[in-house]
Amino acid sequence: MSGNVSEREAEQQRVTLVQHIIASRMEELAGQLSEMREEVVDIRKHFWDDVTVNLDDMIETQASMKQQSELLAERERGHSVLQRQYKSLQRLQQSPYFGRIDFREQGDSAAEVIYLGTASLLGDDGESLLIYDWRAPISSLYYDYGPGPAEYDTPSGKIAGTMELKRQFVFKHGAIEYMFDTSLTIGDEILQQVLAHSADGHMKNIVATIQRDQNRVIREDRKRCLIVSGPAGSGKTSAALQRVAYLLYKYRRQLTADQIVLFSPNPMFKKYVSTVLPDLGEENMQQSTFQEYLEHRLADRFQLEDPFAQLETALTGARDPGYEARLEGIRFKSSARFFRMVQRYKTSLERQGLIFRDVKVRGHVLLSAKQLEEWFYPDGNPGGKLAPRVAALLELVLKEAKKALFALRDEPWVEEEVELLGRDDYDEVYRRLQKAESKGNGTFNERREEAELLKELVLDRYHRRLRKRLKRFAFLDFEATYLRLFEDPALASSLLDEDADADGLPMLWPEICRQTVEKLQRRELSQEDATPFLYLKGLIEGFHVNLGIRHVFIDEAQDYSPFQYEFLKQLFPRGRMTLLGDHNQIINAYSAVPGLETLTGLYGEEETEVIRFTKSYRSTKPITDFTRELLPEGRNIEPFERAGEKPAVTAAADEEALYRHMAGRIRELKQQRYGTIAVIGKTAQECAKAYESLKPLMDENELLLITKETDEFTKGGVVIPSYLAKGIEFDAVLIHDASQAAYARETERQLFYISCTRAMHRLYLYYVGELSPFVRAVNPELYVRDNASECPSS
Ligand SMILES: Nc1ncnc2c1ncn2[C@@H]1O[C@H](COP(=O)(O)OP(=O)(O)OP(=O)(O)O)[C@@H](O)[C@H]1O
Repeated sequence: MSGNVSEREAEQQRVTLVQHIIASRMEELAGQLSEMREEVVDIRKHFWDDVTVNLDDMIETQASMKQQSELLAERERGHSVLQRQYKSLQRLQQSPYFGRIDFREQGDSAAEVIYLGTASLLGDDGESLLIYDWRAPISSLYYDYGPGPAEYDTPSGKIAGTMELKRQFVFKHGAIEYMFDTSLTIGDEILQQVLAHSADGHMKNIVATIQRDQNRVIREDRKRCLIVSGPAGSGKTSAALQRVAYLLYKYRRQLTADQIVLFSPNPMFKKYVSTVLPDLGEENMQQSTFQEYLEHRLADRFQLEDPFAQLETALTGARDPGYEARLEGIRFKSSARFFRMVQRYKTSLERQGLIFRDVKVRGHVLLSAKQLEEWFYPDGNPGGKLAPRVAALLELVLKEAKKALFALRDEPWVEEEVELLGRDDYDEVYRRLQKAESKGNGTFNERREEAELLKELVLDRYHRRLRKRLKRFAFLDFEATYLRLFEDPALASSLLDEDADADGLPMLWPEICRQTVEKLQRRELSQEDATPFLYLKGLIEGFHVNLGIRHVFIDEAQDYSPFQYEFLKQLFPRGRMTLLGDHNQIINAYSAVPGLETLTGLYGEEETEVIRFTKSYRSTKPITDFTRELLPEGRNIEPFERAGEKPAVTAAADEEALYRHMAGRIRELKQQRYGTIAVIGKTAQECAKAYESLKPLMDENELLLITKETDEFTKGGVVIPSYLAKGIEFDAVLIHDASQAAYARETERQLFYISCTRAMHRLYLYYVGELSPFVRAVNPELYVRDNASECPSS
């Protein structure tokens, strides 16, 4: 801590002065805001008074209305800009800045003193900056260097010099609470304090303590694709969110929050991170889950399985018939091999094999599937890309189907439907007749014409509906075309690449095929089939594209399959990618997901930057020392030096003893003021059981069961499945079942690691029977053992 008392006084005087300036700006703004608000209300109230309504001149009326609307919109915009400025000052008032650097540029005789905060603040002279925004180019020095030689990038090149001082502040009620001068990159003292805080169900911004590697992630903007890998708790999500804020600041003239999308692992995570950007004075980016996108595209045709249901089946269905084949199917269909197979299938479809449907209306075949096939694959078919040919076929089909439909005008059902037409329809026909007559058709037979026009009206309606269906490619049978891969073993084998796929098809291929066909016929789509199906559909009909999105962030990137990546690449052709992941936290443990580094292939090495984090900040050192031993290469993970208790492993004689002990511990933790406490089970099934057993031992509403439908949690105790706990954190974690029966298979290791690494301050593991081999392999000095009959009890 900076020991110099007069220095501290000087800093306090400065901050008091800055706060005065902030307060007087806020007062000024409040006045402007209320004036502007009144003006807006007034314009709304008297909108029509000021519009010139001229019934004889609609153009004049419209112009006057437009002018009035524009005036209103302009004032509303002005109001929201002022409101933003006001909120930003409000934030600065609480904590005006968090850091100071004195930087002397090469060639200058004196250092410039720079204070960093969440927004910039101009002095009364309108030139000097009392506070620099943390995202300004010069602010980078604070995150990248300690005192000594330092440099930073500006749009016009590098600026080098010497950092003569680096200081950190923590304010409480406007007064300096702590003040540290650091020689390290960022002093650990403040970080220690920040990390010692209790969790409250929402993520916090980290701008005051961003670490050097994290700063690289935040500011990198040269490459098309940025891949960030790092262990649990290393700040990947945090860095990503500050990166969004940085991009919105740097490109504020070109980029808006709705041009950025973050793909999150589940709906609860969406809420968990939703406070960070508003906290930094920025609007939230769009958020979605991949499943939401799949549902948007497929839910009207299929009953779609979600990834958690798939995982639950994989984890709990070992005794179900067909289980092994299902697992092998999941693995294969998420693999790069299957991806290549589908790519080759597309090439073969250019020559033959696309399956068409008859174009029908009321049982009449307007165009037969055979006819469509002949058009698409004419004799001597030259091949060529599918999507443009399908688009050309669509045009032809639209034209020919219309002709064929209107040729049905004398069918009895057309007459019958004419009888059912209403008054408005007759009026419409009458208008058409008048029009025809006014054109002066000499041989006009009104009665006959009327009958014909009425039929046309009926057929018009059929045509409109038909056109809509055809434009959605209803003449193509995507399901049957996809299913051919599973119905024709010779085709599947022929699509394997002989070199790379020397292994051939999976061992249980016939059973995988049977399951796939059966499900699709029931109009159910498994999670592992959803993206390949949509991808094949995209290859055939052309991919849907979203040109508005400029940045795509994918958190938990290790859980996406090659199909999903290719898909996202196609969907966002103008989007830059930021992929954040940890290969040790794959929840889709049964899928063959390649390592994150292989994703460099997506845009090529030239266009990709890979940044690796190694330090883990979330947990205390004793917890990270323990959790990293759960992984074969965990030694590479660097714990952050923060003291705490060792994890405790509790053996219970039976379930009753276990739950009694657990309930007592939760109560004890609450008394110690730990705000968020999670009992983590491997599966939803296990959690439901834990919840039912613990509930009677707790006070009412003391415990909440989290399911995949839960989209928010606040403070308190929760029971949560491992895969939903992913990405979030709790003050204390109790592993519900750390026995060998629950966690022994390699595929369960990562779920176990994810569960344990959710703990910030305390970690407890419970078991009945035999302890998991993953824990048995940990150095016993890294945890304490106790017995459920000894410790907390109800
Ligand atoms: N530089 C930092 N300053 C303060 N807190 C930090 C910093 N970096 C990370 N943290 C804290 O560490 C915790 C973990 O961060 P975050 O969730 O971003 O990590 P992650 O790598 O995404 O973790 P996981 O892979 O487990 O989801 C959060 O509480 C975050 O606030």
